[in-house]
Amino acid sequence: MNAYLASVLESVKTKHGNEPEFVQTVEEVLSSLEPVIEKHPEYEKVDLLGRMVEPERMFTFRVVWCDDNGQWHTNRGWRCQFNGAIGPYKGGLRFQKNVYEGIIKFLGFEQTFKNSLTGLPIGGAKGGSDFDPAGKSDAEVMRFCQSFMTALYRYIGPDIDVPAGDMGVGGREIGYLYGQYRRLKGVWENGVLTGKGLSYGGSLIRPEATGYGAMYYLQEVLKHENDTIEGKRIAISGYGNVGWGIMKKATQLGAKVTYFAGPDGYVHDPDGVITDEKLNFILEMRAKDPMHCKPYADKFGCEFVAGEKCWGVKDVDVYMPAAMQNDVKMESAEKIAASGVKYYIEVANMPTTNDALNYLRAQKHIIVAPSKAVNAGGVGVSALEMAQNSERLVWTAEEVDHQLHKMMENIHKVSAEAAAEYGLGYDLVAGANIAGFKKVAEAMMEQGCF
Ligand SMILES: NC(=O)C1=CN([C@@H]2O[C@H](COP(=O)(O)OP(=O)(O)OC[C@H]3O[C@@H](n4cnc5c(N)ncnc54)[C@H](OP(=O)(O)O)[C@@H]3O)[C@@H](O)[C@H]2O)C=CC1
Ligand SMILES: O=C(O)CCC(=O)C(=O)O
Repeated sequence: MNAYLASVLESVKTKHGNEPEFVQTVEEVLSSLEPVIEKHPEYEKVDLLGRMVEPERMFTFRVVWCDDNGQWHTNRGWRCQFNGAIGPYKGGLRFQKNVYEGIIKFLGFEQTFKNSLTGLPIGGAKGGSDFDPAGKSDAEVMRFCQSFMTALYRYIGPDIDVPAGDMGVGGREIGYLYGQYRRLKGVWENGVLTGKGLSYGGSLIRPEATGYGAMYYLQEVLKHENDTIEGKRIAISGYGNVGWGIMKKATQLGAKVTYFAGPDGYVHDPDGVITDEKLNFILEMRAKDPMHCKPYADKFGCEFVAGEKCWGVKDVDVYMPAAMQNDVKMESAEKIAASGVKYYIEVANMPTTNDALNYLRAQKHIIVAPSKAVNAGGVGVSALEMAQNSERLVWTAEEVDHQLHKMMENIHKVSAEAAAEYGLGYDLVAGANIAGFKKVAEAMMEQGCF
């Protein structure tokens, strides 16, 4: 690593020693940028990288809410407006017990490059809370969301910062958050949030977009390898919003998800999760009994392996981790490599530890695709939702899906081209980092130093 990159990384490690996920993502991105920094010595003079690893703004707030028994609780909320050089801050909200500043910061940093890859004018942000939605009633979730938005509404807006969903935040939460925003502001500004319900400005295909986009990206990789999607068997982790989209699109394209893993173990369904009955059962199962996927195996008579992940199973063609960060560590990466599978397509944000990712990238028989490119269809369609809200029109599902498809083709293309430009072959990880970085870097350079 060149001296400037090394000094930026060292400084991040010193300042953020207690935020390992943030250090991890910075290290992963910077490790791809050496040839770009060598080509642009002017970046060091204005400390472009030092500025890029520092959020423009990040704030913490108190969120107080009352449970159904009249007991009051105090949670913490965060919003990290990481980089607004190419558009209004944009990124999801995560409600999960283990959320803390380091998680929000890592996600905001990733979001900056991902949003740039979409080709649309959106800056990077992320937010969330350590509130645990599991087991909460609707009324409790509503009161929590209202309190969260009361603390946040002054600092967001359709041209300022546009939150959306992420883990633990879906259509229900976005509805409660928007209701409170409207109540407090007294204006119809539905472009302030995306992932909304269709009755008040949501976009068709947004719920499916991340999973559909991931499958479109996979198709591009397969095309590059003169391979096809038909008949491919896929192993995923996570069967939430993103996993659901993957399962649906895989079926439409003639592939099938035959393994899926959850917090309690993994399910093997050799027939694939291909029917509406199975997909609907998963939705019901999550709503009733989060953290468990065993009920699926009981209902459909398939194998369930408790306490294990499906990384390393041999009878699949593609692995797609789609649950959470650092799901695939070195031990799993070794099993994946030994399984002989060719395609490792990251979908969740940073699902692979850096050592495991580098190990997989070094395997000649494996193609690794990075999450910030693969999952960018979600935020991409969020940006299309913003466009529809601005023009007060509703696009058809076909139109949105068509644009999503084109976007994913382009993300794959610019990533592959960026890697080739710097003599890195078909390195989609480095290519996505470089392509995402270039646009943000150019915008920051042209806007002066601050
Ligand atoms: N939603 C979106 O549009 C986008 C999401 N992403 C990323 O994709 C990933 C998944 O997000 P999303 O589907 O929205 O989230 P959801 O909350 O809808 O689903 C998360 C899934 O992961 C499972 N899970 C939770 N903890 C574990 C664990 N310890 N081991 C295995 N599985 C676990 C959950 O199981 P259970 O239901 O049983 O709790 C659930 O099936 C995240 O990394 C997110 O940041 C990225 C881009 C956009
Ligand atoms: O749709 C959005 O704005 C954000 C999606 C998201 O959180 C992500 O891409 O990780």
